[in-house]
Amino acid sequence: MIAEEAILGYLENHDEISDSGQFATDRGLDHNDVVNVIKSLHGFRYIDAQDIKKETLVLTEEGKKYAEKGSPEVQLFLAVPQEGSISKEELQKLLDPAVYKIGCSQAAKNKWVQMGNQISRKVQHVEDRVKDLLLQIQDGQELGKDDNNSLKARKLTALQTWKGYSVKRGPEYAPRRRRTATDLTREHLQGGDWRNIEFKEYNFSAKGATNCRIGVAINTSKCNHFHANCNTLYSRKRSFFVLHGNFIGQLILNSLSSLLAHMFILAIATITRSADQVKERIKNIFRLMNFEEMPTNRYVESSFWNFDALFQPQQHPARDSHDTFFLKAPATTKQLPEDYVEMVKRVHESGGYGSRGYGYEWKREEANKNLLRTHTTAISSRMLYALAQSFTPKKYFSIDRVFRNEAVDRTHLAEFHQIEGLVCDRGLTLGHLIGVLQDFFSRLGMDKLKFKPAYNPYTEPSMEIFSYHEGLKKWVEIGNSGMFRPEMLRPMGFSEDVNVIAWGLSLERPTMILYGINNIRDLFGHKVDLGLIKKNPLCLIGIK
Ligand SMILES: N[C@@H](Cc1ccccc1)C(=O)O
Repeated sequence: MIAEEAILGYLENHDEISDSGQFATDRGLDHNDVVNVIKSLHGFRYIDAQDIKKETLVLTEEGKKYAEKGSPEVQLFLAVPQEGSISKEELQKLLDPAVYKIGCSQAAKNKWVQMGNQISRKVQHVEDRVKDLLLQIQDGQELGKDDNNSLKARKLTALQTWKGYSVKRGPEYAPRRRRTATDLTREHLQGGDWRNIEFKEYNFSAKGATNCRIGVAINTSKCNHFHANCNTLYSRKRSFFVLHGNFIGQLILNSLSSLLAHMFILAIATITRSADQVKERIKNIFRLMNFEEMPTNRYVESSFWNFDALFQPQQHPARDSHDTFFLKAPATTKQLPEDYVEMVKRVHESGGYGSRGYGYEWKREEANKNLLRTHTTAISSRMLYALAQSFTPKKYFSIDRVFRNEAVDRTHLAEFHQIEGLVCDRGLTLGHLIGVLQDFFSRLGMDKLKFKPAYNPYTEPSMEIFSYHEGLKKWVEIGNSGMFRPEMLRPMGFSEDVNVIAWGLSLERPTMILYGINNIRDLFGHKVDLGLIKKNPLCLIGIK
């Protein structure tokens, strides 16, 4: 709340927040909180936010050690007695091996010590300039070019990419968030404040449990006992009628005219059924192509299956909280297959199977973190691990919801559906992948496809898939694909001759292309365009 008030309040008198990081620091706010508020306000169009990226200089692990304990040359100098000398062996015992080695060469270069079998001081006093410089960097101060270069050459500093936003007032800007209501109550009507209240958008993604038909909700008004979403959908519908046609609203509210209520039930039921039908259509395409459906029954996944098993390094930007929703409770997973975890750790750290790995220290704590799965490839990694335990050729698919901490705009949502397909067999090639994709998309009515080389941590080669959008008159990226890397497959237990070709795409993008929709928010979330939905219920394809 504090961050939200600060941002909206500031924009009341200023045109722009040029740097969210500086804004947060000046007010003692946590930048992550500020970023989350920016994303949310941007989604509701209170503000317009533009990404900014900056390279900042930070200390490496080695740099941090010297900032605390002093540079190796000074540590070495101080270990040499003021008078007389010390033998190499003795000195070596006093210091950490790396400090000794670097200290010797730097102290000799600075002409501070006389090297030989015996080492002695050449000067009385030295200053730890390296430590001072490192502390200045930690303090956020700028250094001169020469100093920067020398610290960089010694690998004591490194550039880190920092992500933030610049922010301006958006089309729906207001100095405070408007009060929103889910239900239109008798009090609103009596007091007349229904005129000023903003009602929350319809939640078309709400779907009751199978024992809770919308009809039941409307006829009994008791659906909240079964499923809160149904109740919400019901009350939103009421609000809609009142706001969009006072007369009809009065009818429904006062007498609950059963005729109108039933017409509405029918309309909603048709829309929901059509959505399921279209999803079913895609499932059928997969089934006709002999693919089996993978179980998609979890939104919460561990970082391990979502990232580590896929050979995605632990420092990868997708794994930071600006991109991924991490869980607060339960924050970590309890169960991972220990032997396999060990193999994954090894391949990240030092490679194997012809790979050099990433050469960093892999941390179990990172892998244990729970998150909302960011792609359905997390499901594929679990399935493939199980398949590797007793291999037979398989074709799998899944269609379900995934989550990314994205700023919502015309082509991005924070929550969307992914379709994923994979084929696991001996001797597969990129040609097979292209063939399968062309077959799949042409069955969907999309023949205009283009492929572009891409990079994914888990596939090599990788290809982005583009399809032509007639409405936008341009090529739109609809998916991503590739051949899973040996670094992913071999630790699972697959033999060298087994390949996996795979692709993932959002359900919403092809839908936009097929139905000529220009703004993804017309489909889901933000402003649902009822006209569009009425005209073409099939466009609800992406909504459960
Ligand atoms: N997981 C990728 C899609 C993908 C799946 C399988 C192979 C390659 C890419 C994504 O989310 O964009």
